[in-house]
Amino acid sequence: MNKTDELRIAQIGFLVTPDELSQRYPVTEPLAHHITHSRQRIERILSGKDSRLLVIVGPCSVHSPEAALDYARRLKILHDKYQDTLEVVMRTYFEKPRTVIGWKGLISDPDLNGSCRVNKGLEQARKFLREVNLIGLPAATEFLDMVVGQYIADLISWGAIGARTTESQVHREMASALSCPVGFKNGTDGNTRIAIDAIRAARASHMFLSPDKHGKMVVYQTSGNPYGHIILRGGKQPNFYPEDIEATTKALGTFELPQRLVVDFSHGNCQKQHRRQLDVAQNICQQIRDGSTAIAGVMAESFIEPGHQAIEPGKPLVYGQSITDPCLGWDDTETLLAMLSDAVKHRLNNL
Ligand SMILES: O=C[C@H](O)[C@H](O)COP(=O)(O)O
Ligand SMILES: C=C(OP(=O)(O)O)C(=O)O
Repeated sequence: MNKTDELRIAQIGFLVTPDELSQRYPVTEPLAHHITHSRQRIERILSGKDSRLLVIVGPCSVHSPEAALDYARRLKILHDKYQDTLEVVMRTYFEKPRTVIGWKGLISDPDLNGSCRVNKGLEQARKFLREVNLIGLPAATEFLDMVVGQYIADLISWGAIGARTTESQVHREMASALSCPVGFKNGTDGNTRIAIDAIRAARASHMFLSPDKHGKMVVYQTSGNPYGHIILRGGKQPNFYPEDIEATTKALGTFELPQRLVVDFSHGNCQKQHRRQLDVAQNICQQIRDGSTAIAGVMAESFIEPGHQAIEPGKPLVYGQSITDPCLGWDDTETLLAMLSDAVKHRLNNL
């Protein structure tokens, strides 16, 4: 018989189920306590009940769990040091949306060579996330694939929908189901309206189709996520200036949404020049000092070594340096968090 589907499938492989992986790497009672309380602290900041600043910081992507855990241990020291002013959450990004093509993250290609050993990638990501939470840090990630969340979402305290997918209906449906607060980036061209529409869509109840934890196809009805918020990441132009923040809060107000937002120092706001994140941070610190109550959180891309590197066959990678977007190095990260904490101290003293 003439086959009429799967004509362009080169290979099919079996995947471990989410349930099997979570039995291997369980969320124990102390971990569940840490994650639940981290999410609640983030929710309080987003709803303006806590005037500290949410700071989502870490590598653009995790490619070496060893180096990223080294980073996590350093970050935990700063997390504790600044806990009166900052809620520090580590970026633990395993899925990368590409403008065209490129390495798509640890889950799809853990060996960084196109071999795409997804079972290994899923296991490494879950194991790594467990370790980050055991260190005592809350974890943040971007949810890109519609199924991957089933393997890791119980270990995530803050989620993002990226600039390339904020307008997508299925991503909004997924966000409406997630148990953590979810930030929506503005579009890559700078369109903020799509993120506001996404917040509104994700607050509603939806039906969506997905495999369950045992790999069986089910239809979920969601109850809606009340903790959606916009992330200003810049576009053709940066959008972190006071006038951008004012325009965005006004638009949020039109829809009776909380007038609180997150500013991404990286991406379109630093035009992918990593040290410019510090300039953006300086501007945001001034806005906080000047009394802005709209800035609930910030995001920065940082790792151990500054900049980024290309994957070249046969050439060893520099330890602790990004293989996707350029990141601030560790010294600049320390400076950044000290700066943010100082500005927030000022805001707290003036309440
Ligand atoms: O944050 C990461 C990148 O900005 C995003 O994945 C797009 O990367 P690319 O333009 O290099 O594909
Ligand atoms: C891909 C990312 O950002 P954006 O969606 O804003 O490009 C990211 O934060 O890793």
